[in-house]
This record gives sequence, structure tokens and C-alpha cells, in this order.
Amino acid sequence: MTAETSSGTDADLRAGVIAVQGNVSEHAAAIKRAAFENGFSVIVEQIRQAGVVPNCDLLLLPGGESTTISRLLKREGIDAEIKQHVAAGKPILATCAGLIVSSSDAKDDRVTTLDILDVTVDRNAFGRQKDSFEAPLSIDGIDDPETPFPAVFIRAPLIDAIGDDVSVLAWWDENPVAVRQGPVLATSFHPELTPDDRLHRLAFFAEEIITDSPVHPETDV
Ligand SMILES: NC(=O)CC[C@H](N)C(=O)O
Repeated sequence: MTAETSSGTDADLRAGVIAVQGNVSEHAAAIKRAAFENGFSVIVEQIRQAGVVPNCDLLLLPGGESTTISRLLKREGIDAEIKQHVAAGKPILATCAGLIVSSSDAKDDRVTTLDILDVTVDRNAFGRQKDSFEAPLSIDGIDDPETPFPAVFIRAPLIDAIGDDVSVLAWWDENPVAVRQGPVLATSFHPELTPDDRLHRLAFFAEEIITDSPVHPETDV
């Protein structure tokens, strides 16, 4: 585990990036920028073992390779802690392989899903069509909605079924590619790979998250 602080030792928020595998440093940089732009200071922890998640206000579950991430989360006992984080109403952003791991069913025995997001996914469906591409997305709720979000898709999963409690925030090619269920926001693309941090701001600093989440300082009692 490593800890860095963006503003000295007394930060408003503690963010945890699940760092067992995947795009860790990019998410750490993006959450620091997003917090700063919203007037919060943040400490970022990279999480590789159990015991850290319970102290985090926000979590990021990066892309990478979902069978590996799922195996390591289970082996380290981090899986149960993530589920508790979500059950407590604390926000999490899950991207690409993170979305696969968060789903209720990845249709692959090698992925033990966390079941924190009521969607079914097809792991490499976009990847089979084209390994990697960028698409300008219109995303519900982001700042400056007239400016498309540059979404980078890399062997991206396809969301092929969604539960009643899941709302779709963005579509591409008639498929949902950004979804929200309570404190869980998940994307099949990689918002951390561009300097545009509007998606990170939506995941953690949208008005309903600030109001509903038990973690923001204004709402702490
Ligand atoms: N860029 C990604 O995170 C790709 C995820 C990959 N499709 C998997 O199954 O793990």
C-alpha cells in the first residue's frame, strides 16, 4: 500500500484505487484532479490487500484483465470489503474490466463477479469487433454536456442486459456503455486515459452523490 496526499496530511477524502492489476496510476491522477476541481482535498491509497477499503470514502476499480483482477480480489479478501463499501452507500467507479468484475454475471466461470451492479456482460464483445477505438459520447449528468466525452474503448465489454434499478447514462452503437446503480457508476470504456475528468467528477461529486453518500464532509454527522 502506498499513500500520497494532494494537500498535506488532513485531506477531506480518502480515495482507494484497487491496485491488484490494471490502470492504477491514471485513475489516481484523475481522482486527484476531479477532487481538486470540486474543492476537495484527497488522499489516494493504492490497495493490494485487505484492511484498507474500510477506511476509504471513494473507490476506483480500474480496467485491466478481469479474470486476474477477480482472482486476486478473492485471494486477498478485498472482494467482501468492496461489497460492504457499496452496501454502506459509498461511491465506486468501475471501468472496463472493473465493470466486468462488478457485474452480476460475466458469463465466464473464471470471473467471480462482485454482484454490486445488476448487469450482464459479454467480456470482449467490443474487442472482437475492433480491439480499440475512441468515440465521442454524450453522457447524462456530466458538466458541459454539449461537449462530447472522448471515450477510449479497449477490448471493451458489452452490457447485454440491465436490471430495473440500473440507469443508462451513455449509449454507443445502441449499447449502454455507462451505467449507474446508486453509488456504483460503471463504464465499458476508460475515462482515466484522457485528461477529461468529467466522468470522475460525475461518479464522486455529482449532487446526488454529495447529498446521499455518507462520506462527504458536509454530510458527516
Ligand atoms: N481494457 C479492459 O479492461 C479490457 C477488459 C477485458 N475485456 C477483460 O475481460 O478483462
